[in-house]
Amino acid sequence: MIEKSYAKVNIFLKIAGLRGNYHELVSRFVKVYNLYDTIIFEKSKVDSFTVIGNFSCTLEKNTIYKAYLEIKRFSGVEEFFKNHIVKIEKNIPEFAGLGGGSSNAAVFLNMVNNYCNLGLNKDNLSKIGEKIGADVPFFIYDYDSANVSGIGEIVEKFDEDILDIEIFTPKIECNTGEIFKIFRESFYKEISYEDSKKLFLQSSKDILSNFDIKSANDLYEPAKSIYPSLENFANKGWFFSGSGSSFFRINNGK
Ligand SMILES: C[C@@](CO)(OP(=O)(O)O)[C@H](O)COP(=O)(O)OP(=O)(O)OC[C@H]1O[C@@H](n2ccc(N)nc2=O)[C@H](O)[C@@H]1O
Ligand SMILES: Nc1ncnc2c1ncn2[C@@H]1O[C@H](COP(=O)(O)OP(=O)(O)O)[C@@H](O)[C@H]1O
Repeated sequence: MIEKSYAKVNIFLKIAGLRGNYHELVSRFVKVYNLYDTIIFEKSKVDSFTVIGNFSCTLEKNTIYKAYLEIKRFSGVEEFFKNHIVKIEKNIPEFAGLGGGSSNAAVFLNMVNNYCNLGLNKDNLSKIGEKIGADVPFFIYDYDSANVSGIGEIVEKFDEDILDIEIFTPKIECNTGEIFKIFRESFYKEISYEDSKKLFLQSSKDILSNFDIKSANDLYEPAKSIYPSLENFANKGWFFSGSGSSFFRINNGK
């Protein structure tokens, strides 16, 4: 059974505070139906956990391997992956602000839960997922749109029409850690609780009709200060996803 591991965009991303070395954020995450990786568990006898796919990182750094290390304690999982390998077709660009690695980890956890009949619920799986990356819980719940807060671990379904999202990813690999660091040093600001509640009530289309690329995403200016060429792609009506480098726009009802 082939599973799709979708990309996400952040319709808006505002920083709400600090939690140790991390930033708390409030953000609308939206699933991108026209951009996904595919994941399949294929029968094959192997001596150790095996992932096959076109990645820029070693197995140890792979979010799927990190997810395996977190879930292998449950009964039957280790045995299962002595008789199956994980095959991924990567289509989501990396370092793109599209959550590719987080999406893969979440879909992997959901698949293992089903294939090995672990009986875990979404909250259990999300608790496991948040150890792997801030965006993993969003992909565990698998909503079309969600209001995300905390460090990504608070995920509330948001009901709105499915959006036709167009993405453009320039060949600039954005370093998320660097961007948060520059934000904290030179661009720090916090959205108020009242303002974040107002944003969470509005549809994604309404929000984007009142925001520009800078006001919609607190990480855009710090990202541009590190990667000035981003400005060449910031065309009217386009917005910036996560820590970048992807730009996106909504095409519904153009
Ligand atoms: C920015 C967001 C928004 O959706 O997504 P992407 O741009 O990656 O798609 C996420 O918060 C990306 O979260 P996550 O995927 O866990 O970030 P990582 O690349 O693992 O984090 C790299 C570094 O960024 C900083 N970081 C990350 C997340 C966060 N909420 N606050 C932070 O300060 C930390 O210093 C962390 O060590
Ligand atoms: N399964 C995976 N898919 C993509 N990138 C991965 C994966 N596992 C680890 N990574 C690493 O995570 C970083 C990019 O993560 P990704 O989620 O694709 O970026 P972003 O969250 O910025 O869209 C790169 O260092 C990449 O090597």
